[in-house]
Amino acid sequence: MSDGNPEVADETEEADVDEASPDVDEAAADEAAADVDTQSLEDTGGAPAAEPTPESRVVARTDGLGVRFGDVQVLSDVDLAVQGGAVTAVVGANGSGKSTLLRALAGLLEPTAGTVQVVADAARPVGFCPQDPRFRAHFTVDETLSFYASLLDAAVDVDDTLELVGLGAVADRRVDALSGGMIRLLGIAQAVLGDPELLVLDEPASGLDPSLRAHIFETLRDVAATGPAVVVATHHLSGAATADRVLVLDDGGVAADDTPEAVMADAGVDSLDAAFTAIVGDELAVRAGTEVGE
Ligand SMILES: Nc1ncnc2c1ncn2[C@@H]1O[C@H](COP(=O)(O)OP(=O)(O)OP(=O)(O)O)[C@@H](O)[C@H]1O
Repeated sequence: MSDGNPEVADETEEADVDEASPDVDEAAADEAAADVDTQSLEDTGGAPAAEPTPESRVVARTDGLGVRFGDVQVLSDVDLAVQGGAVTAVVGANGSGKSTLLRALAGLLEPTAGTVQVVADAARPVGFCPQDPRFRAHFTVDETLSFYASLLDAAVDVDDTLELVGLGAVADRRVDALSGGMIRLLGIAQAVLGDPELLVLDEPASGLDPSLRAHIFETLRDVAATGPAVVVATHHLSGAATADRVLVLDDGGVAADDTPEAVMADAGVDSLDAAFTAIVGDELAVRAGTEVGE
């Protein structure tokens, strides 16, 4: 639990303005909506399109996605098709570009190359939970979520959402009295509000105890089963192993993109931990991107 240190509370409030303020989240949804290509994402190249099943519905796609910060190339030529009704786990070493990819998918970051397309036929196209969610310190959990709900053009049951993430018992507690894990759960609750078509979560299980972590991955599977595409960056490979697909980022690109079973089989191992090491290596260093000329 937080120690109620006013400095912490102040920092939280200040950061709220810059980072996870409702404005930022709204911007994510708006930008993502603006990115929507009116073309079908099921482009078949002229052939008659088969009726998409929930499993085959592409909700987000990247084509030749590249992101460069100054002279550091972080992602290059990333081609992805993110399916509705499925959880896609994005894994990779520290600095491999997971957050960068997620922010580009959510419309929070303009790619320096390629395109991102997201379908937008839901009241809320994109829900995003940042790696370090922050909220106004003096709001209660219920007030925080109700505030986000009031920004949505959709009927939302705040109590149901709090129960979904396991925060029902602390609905009346102030944000500055929440533990780190509870704040993360509040971030997840904020992201799932309004049933977004694309749900993007950056390390939602980080800092949670094993049972809550398992609950979060289970909840994400339940949410995906109702239709949306769920994309989750994580370092918890046991959680990633429960996803429908695992995307391994390495060297600025996609090193593997398949079912967990296929990723393990291709690597000739029987755990996702071992597959990760086989694909990414066990170098004890962060990935710093590739230096390129300006
Ligand atoms: N705004 C920025 N300006 C410059 N470099 C950036 C910026 N954002 C990210 N980077 C760099 O991009 C690379 C990828 O960062 P990113 O946060 O996407 O990695 P990650 O895989 O999410 O890492 P982690 O697992 O440690 O959270 C890193 O080398 C990081 O330093």
